[in-house]
Amino acid sequence: MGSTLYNKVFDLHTVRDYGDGRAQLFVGLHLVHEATSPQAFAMLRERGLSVAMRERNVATADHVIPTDTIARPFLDQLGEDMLAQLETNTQDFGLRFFSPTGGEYGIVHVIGPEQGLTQPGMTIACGDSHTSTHGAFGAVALGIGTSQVRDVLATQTVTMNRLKVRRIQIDGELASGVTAKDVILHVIHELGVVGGVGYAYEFAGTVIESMSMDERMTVCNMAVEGGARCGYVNPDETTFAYLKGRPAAPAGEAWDRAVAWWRSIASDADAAYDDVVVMDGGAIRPMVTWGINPGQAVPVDDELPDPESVSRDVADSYAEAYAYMGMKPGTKLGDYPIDVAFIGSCTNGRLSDFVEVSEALKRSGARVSPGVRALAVPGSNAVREELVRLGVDKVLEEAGFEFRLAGCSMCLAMNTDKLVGRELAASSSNRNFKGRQGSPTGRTMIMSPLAVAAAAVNGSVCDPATVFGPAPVASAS
Ligand SMILES: CC(C)[C@H](C(=O)O)[C@@H](O)C(=O)O
Ligand code: SF4
Repeated sequence: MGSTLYNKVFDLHTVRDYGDGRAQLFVGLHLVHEATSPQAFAMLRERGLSVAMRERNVATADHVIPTDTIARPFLDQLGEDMLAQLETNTQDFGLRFFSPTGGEYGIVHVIGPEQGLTQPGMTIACGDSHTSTHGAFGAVALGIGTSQVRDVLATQTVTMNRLKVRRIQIDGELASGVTAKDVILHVIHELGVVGGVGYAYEFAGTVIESMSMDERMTVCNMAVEGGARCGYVNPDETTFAYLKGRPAAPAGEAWDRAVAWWRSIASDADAAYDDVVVMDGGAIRPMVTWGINPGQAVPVDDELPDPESVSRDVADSYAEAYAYMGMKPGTKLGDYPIDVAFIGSCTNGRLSDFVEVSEALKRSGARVSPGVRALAVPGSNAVREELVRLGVDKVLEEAGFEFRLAGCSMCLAMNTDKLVGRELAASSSNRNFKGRQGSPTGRTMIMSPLAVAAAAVNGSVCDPATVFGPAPVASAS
């Protein structure tokens, strides 16, 4: 019986097996950001420790970066302090820092892949739950807490439980206009927000295999929203083509050796899984969340679910969600006008996300509805520069979007981009928790970037096809 990528990578990186399901794992790449690292560095200082393997640690600033100007000092004092600390810490401990002034900065889960730092077969850790994103390359990528950030800095290892592996096989072909975001919202809706607890999710099947790397990253990014600590896709030609020529990717003879090794760590055809779930990709429709966790989602034109039709526990969570969102069972999301449209985040702030939206806007000549504030926030400065080179910034601005500087922006609002009061947002991010976008009463609906753009134009949620027409065959996303 063969093995899975997860178990192969776990075994190959085990430095010590505690014999109780836990192992001390070598961490190939540690990504550091300003929000979860200050205390970890402070703990190193307290104990007089240095960073064990500096070259395997890379830092960036993303959560607190303003998206209107990065002139210092930032207006937001907390953000200014956090960035200043990261500057001092990376300098004192000798770590590479993709700084806002250096031009290579961006959301940690966007720049790792962009730089070619994220590679198949690696163990990757970061003090951030959406580290699962990097699994799109066939890495075992784990979100860790601040005390583990300290451990990795000091030892380049981290203690982890071995997870079970669930293969989520999505067969068939997506219908026109259905995106990677809809796929993962569908998976979470089907399996639940805690359904993946204790598991690594292996995403497979023809739908996943035919996705671009940007799309695979969208899927793996939200594995953690389904409860799985990590999600991954077995590396293939799409993975290799993406990595080739990236700054940190192997080159020359080392490239060929790397590709051979990357192929070898993919799950074997006869691998044993702890669980297998098969889904029909053709049945997936554009999905939008209506509630306060990412599993509370419906196909875009469906009526909101009836609490009477579900179990008592679920009905209670529905009641809480309906009260918070100010929505009613039996209505449709299109009945509720939106105030804000946000395209960005580590889920959907990549080049193809904005290109797809700009093509749809150009094709239709559609404009943002008056009264809707629409933000387009690239996931990294490199994405931003490429969008400017392609003229996408102009298309977005002419349609009524604010085209802003790179960062996490309104995904979590640890900066000046925030909802106000009870504003309702259509958002391409990954979390719709209460107060998530900066206002304690603000409301978030998660959807694909295309659906956000359609909602911005329409003034309320709708099937993107009604605004933009059917998606052209070549522009899959
Ligand atoms: C700030 C950080 C710890 C957090 C995370 O872990 O995901 C953030 O990125 C988020 O998206 O909520
Ligand atoms: S974009 Fe959002 S989800 Fe991603 S790291 Fe930033 S705050 Fe977290």
